[in-house]
Amino acid sequence: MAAAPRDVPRRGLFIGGGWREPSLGRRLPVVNPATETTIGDVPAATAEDVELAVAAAREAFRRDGGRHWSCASGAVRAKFLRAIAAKIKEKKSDLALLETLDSGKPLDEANADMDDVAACFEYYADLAEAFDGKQRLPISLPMENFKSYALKEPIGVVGLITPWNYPLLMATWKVAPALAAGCTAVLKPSELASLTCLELGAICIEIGLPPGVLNIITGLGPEAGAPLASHPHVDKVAFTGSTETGKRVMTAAAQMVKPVSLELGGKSPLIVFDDIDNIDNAVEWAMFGIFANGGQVCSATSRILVHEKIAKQFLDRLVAWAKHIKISDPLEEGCRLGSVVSEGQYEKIKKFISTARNEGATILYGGARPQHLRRGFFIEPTIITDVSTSMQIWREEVFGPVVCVKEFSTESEAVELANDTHYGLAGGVISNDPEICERLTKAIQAGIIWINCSQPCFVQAPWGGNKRSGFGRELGEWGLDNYMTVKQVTKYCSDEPWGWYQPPSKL
Ligand SMILES: NC(=O)c1ccc[n+]([C@@H]2O[C@H](COP(=O)([O-])OP(=O)(O)OC[C@H]3O[C@@H](n4cnc5c(N)ncnc54)[C@H](O)[C@@H]3O)[C@@H](O)[C@H]2O)c1
Ligand SMILES: C[N+](C)(C)CCCC=O
Repeated sequence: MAAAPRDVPRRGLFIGGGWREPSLGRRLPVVNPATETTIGDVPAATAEDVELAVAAAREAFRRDGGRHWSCASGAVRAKFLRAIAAKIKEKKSDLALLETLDSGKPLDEANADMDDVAACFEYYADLAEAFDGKQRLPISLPMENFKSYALKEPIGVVGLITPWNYPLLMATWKVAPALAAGCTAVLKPSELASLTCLELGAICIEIGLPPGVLNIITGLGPEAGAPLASHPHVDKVAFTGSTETGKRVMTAAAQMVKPVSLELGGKSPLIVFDDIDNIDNAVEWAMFGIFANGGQVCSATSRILVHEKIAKQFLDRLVAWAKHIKISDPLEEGCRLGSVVSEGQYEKIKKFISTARNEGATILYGGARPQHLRRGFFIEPTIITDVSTSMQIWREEVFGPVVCVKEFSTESEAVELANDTHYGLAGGVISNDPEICERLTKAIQAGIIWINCSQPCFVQAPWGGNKRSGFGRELGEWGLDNYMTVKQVTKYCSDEPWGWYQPPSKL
């Protein structure tokens, strides 16, 4: 049974531990993409609000000399992170429902996202605690009259700018490590899906997070994101989104030599070899790699390369499985493909499909609105063949349930095709031969390699890309380092004079 939609809470901007109306009083409508109805609105922050949010974060960073947050022990911060995780678990079904209403993703996926959100806060609570014991580790030096150690310190006030595809999860991948590190933060979620991020503000109030430690400002990219990225009192910007916006963020930050980390787009390959025992297992991973979350996944394996010997069989099975996907209102039980996030995204995906057709590719399956769904931004799972490497569908990120499939005959051809992209986020290999898997793990130019699967993601393991997919790593211990700066501390431990200069005459 579908869950009954609830009222969408009306929230302000979350600044300094409380709600504030946006300075210009403007709000943005929230549209449920599965029904095309307006279900609420969110505040539209502008530069004036960014000013207030950054000031609140700065004040929280310095309050009482940092004793209560930035210089407090990791154990102190861990308590707050665990309290947030507990609240996420308690409110899981409400949050998942809001996420689905806001983004169109199947409710089962939104529920899994909330589990991941809670797990991420818990994981960084553990790291914050463990961190206390790892500080000031001595560095071995070649001179015994000096002692040295490295002190890791929070980088300061951080600006966190996030996308709409996993709204609360992508925010959490930044908020949890930033807070664990002792930073204070201003989060700017995507204007296309901000509801659950605002609910995180409500949770911060409930658990008594010190005011200003986390501030959440919703609004448009150029109006709220741009002033945050260029703000002189923001010490670092962590951005997830498109490569085009990533370039703008990096340009703005460069003016102040401000560090950035960028998690950007992808056009990841999945290479299927002919030595596999079970073609359906491969097909299911291929499906998960492109149709989960409606293909709106940065790491989606949107280019399948299949060995020519099994290509026909693989494609037949892929189409058969794709026909079986339940496409429905995302609140319906068993839904596996909901709507895409917005009308704009829907139109963009349809344009990609028509351009592929016009360029000579074959739409083997899908490519249109499902006939049984008259409203909502739904697109069938779409499989495209007869693709050449100059086509747009091969080169550009669609961010929808659209996969292109190409055959290869040799391993080296597969590697060349896999790397024939400006992106470098992820890649997958499906083969029974461990040596092939090992060789391709090294040969594929990407930050994440999946072997005999696609898309599994664990908070303990590093996440991020190369090439135009960005740089820096989230998750795991690498995620914490994103929000730390390293200070070298060196002490002279001898009573002897240094002896470089001659002392002045005592006469
Ligand atoms: N690598 C990853 O881990 C990862 C994860 C999720 C999504 N993504 C990528 O995100 C993209 C989809 O997300 P999107 O459409 O929300 O991306 P987007 O670039 O349009 O927006 C991302 C965020 O940037 C803000 N923004 C827009 N213009 C800005 C500006 N001038 N200055 C500062 N901020 C600005 C937006 O408001 C939003 O909050 C895809 O390309 C996808 O691959 C990457
Ligand atoms: C691994 N997940 C959960 C699919 C998240 C991917 C993040 C990028 O879109």
